[in-house]
Amino acid sequence: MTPEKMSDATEALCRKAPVIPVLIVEKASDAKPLAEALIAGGLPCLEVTLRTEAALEVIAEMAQVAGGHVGAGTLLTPQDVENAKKSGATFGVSPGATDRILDAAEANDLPLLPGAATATEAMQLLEKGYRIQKFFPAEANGGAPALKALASPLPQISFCPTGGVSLANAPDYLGLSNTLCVGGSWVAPTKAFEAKDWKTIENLAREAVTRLS
Ligand SMILES: O=C(O)C(=O)C[C@H](O)[C@H](O)COP(=O)(O)O
Repeated sequence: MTPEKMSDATEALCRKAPVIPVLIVEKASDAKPLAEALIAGGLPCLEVTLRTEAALEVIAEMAQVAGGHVGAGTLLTPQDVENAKKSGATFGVSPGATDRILDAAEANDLPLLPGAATATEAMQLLEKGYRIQKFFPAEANGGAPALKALASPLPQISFCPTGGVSLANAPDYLGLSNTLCVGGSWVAPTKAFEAKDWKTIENLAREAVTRLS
């Protein structure tokens, strides 16, 4: 799949809801109820970070839940890309972008949302055909004012800012011309997981949709 086609796919995903939940899931048994809660709350695109042993199994479980689009986050190696695709991920997210990751995503037909933190990184990705990118780490990198500053010279790139984004600061990003949606972990807090409090997670998702749409 070409980077241009990937960008069409990632743009469509980013336009489905204002937030892509970033998920760190330790237990595969939590996968289905968690995905069901987030989807019921109105957030269908889910990013499962490959930061736990269970992550690939979690992706496989979540991929079976109706109405969702499950992606793999924290893609760091070509093997991660291959594993994500095999587990049923339909998109990938990476904190940055290396040639090896980009090549692997193209070879595996996995639409990739690659990370950029500077104008140069964003331009390098644009040269390759990636017009939809993740702005990471968003808050530490200057937040909404920094992203706004990129819109003027680079209006053809749209972003999903992620990293330090919350319900409180998400509107600052979502009001920018170059932001499609935001990524964030706040909709699935560890405490709620531990208590298997899926209702709270569904409510956090619904609150995000209501306040940010
Ligand atoms: O590893 C990746 O591919 C990621 O997507 C990293 C995430 O962007 C951050 O972990 C989001 O973290 P919060 O600041 O808790 O919302």
